[in-house]
Amino acid sequence: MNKDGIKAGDRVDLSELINLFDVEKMAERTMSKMAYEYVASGAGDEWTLRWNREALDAIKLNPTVLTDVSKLDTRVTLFGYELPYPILIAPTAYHKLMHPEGELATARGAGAASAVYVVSSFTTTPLSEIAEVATQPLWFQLYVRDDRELTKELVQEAEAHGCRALCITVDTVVTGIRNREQRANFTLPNNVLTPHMPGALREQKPLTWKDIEWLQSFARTPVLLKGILNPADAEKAVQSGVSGIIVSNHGGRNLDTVPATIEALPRIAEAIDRRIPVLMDGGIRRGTDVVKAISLGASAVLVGKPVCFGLACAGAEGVTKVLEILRTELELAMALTGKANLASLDHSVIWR
Ligand SMILES: Cc1cc2nc3c(=O)[nH]c(=O)nc-3n(C[C@H](O)[C@H](O)[C@H](O)COP(=O)(O)O)c2cc1C
Ligand SMILES: CC(C)CC(=O)C(=O)O
Repeated sequence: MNKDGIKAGDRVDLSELINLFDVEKMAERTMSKMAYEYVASGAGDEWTLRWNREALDAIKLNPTVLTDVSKLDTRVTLFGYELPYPILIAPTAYHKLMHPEGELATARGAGAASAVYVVSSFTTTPLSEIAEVATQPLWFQLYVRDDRELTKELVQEAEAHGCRALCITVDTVVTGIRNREQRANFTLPNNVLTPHMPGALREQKPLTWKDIEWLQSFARTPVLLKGILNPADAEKAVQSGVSGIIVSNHGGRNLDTVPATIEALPRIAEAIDRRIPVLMDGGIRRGTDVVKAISLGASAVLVGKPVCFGLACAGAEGVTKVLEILRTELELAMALTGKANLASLDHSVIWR
């Protein structure tokens, strides 16, 4: 129970949650200090964490009027599968820290909102159980373990449970310096286990392009690299044969002072030149943010912290609410921008 007398898992009045910032405020009241700090904080002095938002806010939109937007189409096809709208749940660890139902609630919430849920390697619920309740596609986020045989088994397990894509996180050879997390004495409670990653994340310093080759030699699902910021790495990713990349700075949680993802995105999109899909995450909180990301070259975006906060506020319903708010805002932003489908969102939508 926290200072407001609300405890994690208590239901909150969903009608109070008008936008994603409300969700965070409400979550702060329901979560333990330690859990909130774990989710909300960034690395170092949190420059990148702030820049993710500030850079999105600083971009102005250039609307077109008198176009027919009576039939909005937000569908996008990724790796042969059609999504009704281009917003996915980013992989985040430890959902039982946020809500007693943990990843099961996330999967149910994603299902109700027709969204893809990218399950973290650090799930606190076994994949088998998540797969049982999921009604929408799951993807799997992979942290490559020291033991490559166990890594291979984990990939195969994820595929056996129906995960349709594999996102290999490449920006976390070590985790960032997270001072707020340290100050809040972040430790995982004894009853919160990570069945697919026993023990903490060990350093992944030997992870190289050779491992990406190796992973692709047996992966049966599309492989994406999550955590690309450098256009030269984007080119190497294409050369390595992966199916997609996620432009990400890990939500500002790893290397502080790297640029906002929305700033890196256009350069990476230019380097990739539509050869493979480019996804993006980091600071997406408004429908207009999604419009900006798609206009600057993303095929779809992922949201991390807002989903954790929605989960903390109201379990599955909170997760659904976050996605529905963002989806509705995206539709309104497209209508007001004068663009009826995602294909028509391009650089002309950005005010120069
Ligand atoms: C609480 C939390 C846990 C995370 N855990 C993981 C993880 O296990 N694996 C991973 O690749 N990224 C992880 N991330 C990063 C997210 O996948 C994503 O890149 C980031 O949160 C996007 O930015 P946003 O939170 O501003 O939407 C985590 C982020 C948060 C906030
Ligand atoms: C267990 C952590 C390494 C999960 C993570 O990626 C994060 O907290 O950002």
